[in-house]
Amino acid sequence: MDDIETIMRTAPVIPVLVLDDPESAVAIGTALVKGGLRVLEVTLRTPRALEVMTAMTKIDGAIVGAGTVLDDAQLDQALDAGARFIVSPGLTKRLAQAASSRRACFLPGVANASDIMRGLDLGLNRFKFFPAEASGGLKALRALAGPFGDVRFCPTGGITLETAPEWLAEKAVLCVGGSWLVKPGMSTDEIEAAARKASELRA
Ligand SMILES: O=C(O)C(=O)C[C@H](O)[C@H](O)COP(=O)(O)O
Repeated sequence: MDDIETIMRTAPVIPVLVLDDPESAVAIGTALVKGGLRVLEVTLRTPRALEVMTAMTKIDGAIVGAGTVLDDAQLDQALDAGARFIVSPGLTKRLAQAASSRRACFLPGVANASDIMRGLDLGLNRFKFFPAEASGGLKALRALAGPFGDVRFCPTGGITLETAPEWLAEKAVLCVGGSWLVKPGMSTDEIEAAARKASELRA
């Protein structure tokens, strides 16, 4: 069975994907995996996101999860569609308990000390730090890492290829998330090249 720590340590960057066409999604996912990024977060932000996810689970080497999971109905849909991990922009007790009862790998979003304490109460200590830049950036992350020394994060939101290295240099950071790897109009060659650069960010 997967665990969220292993998934977070698989690659330095988790591409956050907003895709609506299963066919092109497979080509995009294949390019990302070829470039070295195996962990793919498919956001449930588009009408066909679940179909996209199911199609992408068939890509050799890909570890496909669902992002933007807001409630337990979406959690079940994502797991049924083949998601190996579940990312949420925030943390509710209800969603955390549903994830735990389904034995899902769960990465909920936190933005402050109270969010983290709510997660710890629920037995969680691996979080998405979201929205990373808007919530105070590296300064905020370093401040939170003080009292919560055992907590580890995947900062996401406003991070770029240029800023990712300074986040990844933090002990509390296992990986970062970002949407910069796949933007409308990019070719699969460009996506693969962007993935390669991102995959080489941390030795
Ligand atoms: O959809 C979700 O559940 C989210 O949490 C939002 C995404 O993680 C960010 O939109 C990615 O941030 P950017 O790299 O700044 O585009």
